[in-house]
Amino acid sequence: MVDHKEVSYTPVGSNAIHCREVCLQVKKKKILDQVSFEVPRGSITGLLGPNGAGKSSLLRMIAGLSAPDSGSVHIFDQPAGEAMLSKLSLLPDRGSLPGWLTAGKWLAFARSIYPDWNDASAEQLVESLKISLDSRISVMSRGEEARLQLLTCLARTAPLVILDEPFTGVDMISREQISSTVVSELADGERTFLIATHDIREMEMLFDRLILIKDGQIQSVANVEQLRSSGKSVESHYREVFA
Ligand SMILES: Nc1ncnc2c1ncn2[C@@H]1O[C@H](COP(=O)(O)OP(=O)(O)OP(=O)(O)O)[C@@H](O)[C@H]1O
Repeated sequence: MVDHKEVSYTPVGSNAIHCREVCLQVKKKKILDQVSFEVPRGSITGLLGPNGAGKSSLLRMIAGLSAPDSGSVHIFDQPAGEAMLSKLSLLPDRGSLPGWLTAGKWLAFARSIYPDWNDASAEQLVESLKISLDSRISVMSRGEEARLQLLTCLARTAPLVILDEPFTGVDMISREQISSTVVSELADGERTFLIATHDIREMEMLFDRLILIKDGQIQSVANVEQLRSSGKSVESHYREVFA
C-alpha cells in the first residue's frame, strides 16, 4: 500500500523545491490547500491530477509568478520569487510566442535575453524537435509552436526546469519520441525537472517521483521505483488514487 500522504522529508540542501503548507485563494475559492512536498535535486517529478486540480497555479507559484496567501515556497533553499528567476526555466501552460517572427529570429532573440542559453544544446534540439527555422510562428500549427516553446525552455542550462503541459497539441508518436530522447538526454542527474502533464503513458518512463493533486490538495507523493517494485505503474497508481 502506497502512503498517500508521505511526509518523510529529505535533508536540507538536497531539495530543488520545498513547499510547506501552501495555501492560495482566488475570489473566495480555495485553489491550493495546505500543499506540502519536496522535489529532490536531480529528480524528474511528474505533477499529475485532473483538470482544475491546481497544477498550473502551483507551478506559477514555484516559478515566483504569484505568491501564496500562507505557507512557503523555497527553491534551492531560497524563497521563490524574482531573485530566483535565473535558476529556473519555465514552460508556461499558455505561453504564446511573437507570431510575426520566424522560429530562427525568435531563437536569436531568446539567445540574447537568456544568459544561460546553450548554443550546442539549441542546435541539437532544432534537429531532434524538427524545428523549421524559416517558418513564421503565426502560421505554425499548435504542435509546431509547442515544440518551439519546449526548445526555448530546454536550451537553457538553468538547474530547475518546470514544464506545464509541454505536449499540448503534439502528436502521439512525437510525444513519445520527445519524452524518451530529448528530456531523458537532458536529465543528467544534475538538473531537476518538474513536469505537469496529462500524458501519463508517454511520460511515465521518465518520472522517478510523482506528486498527485486534486482540488488543491496533495493526494499522494510517491517514488516510482517503489511503485514498480510493488507491481504498479504510474497509470495504475493514478487510477487507484483518482478513480
Ligand atoms: N485567476 C483565477 N481566477 C479564478 N479562478 C482561478 C484563477 N486561476 C485559477 N483558477 C481556478 O483554480 C483552479 C485550478 O486551476 P489550475 O489552472 O491551476 O488547474 P490545473 O490543474 O492546471 O488544470 P488543467 O489540468 O485543466 O490545466 C481552477 O478551478 C481554476 O478555475
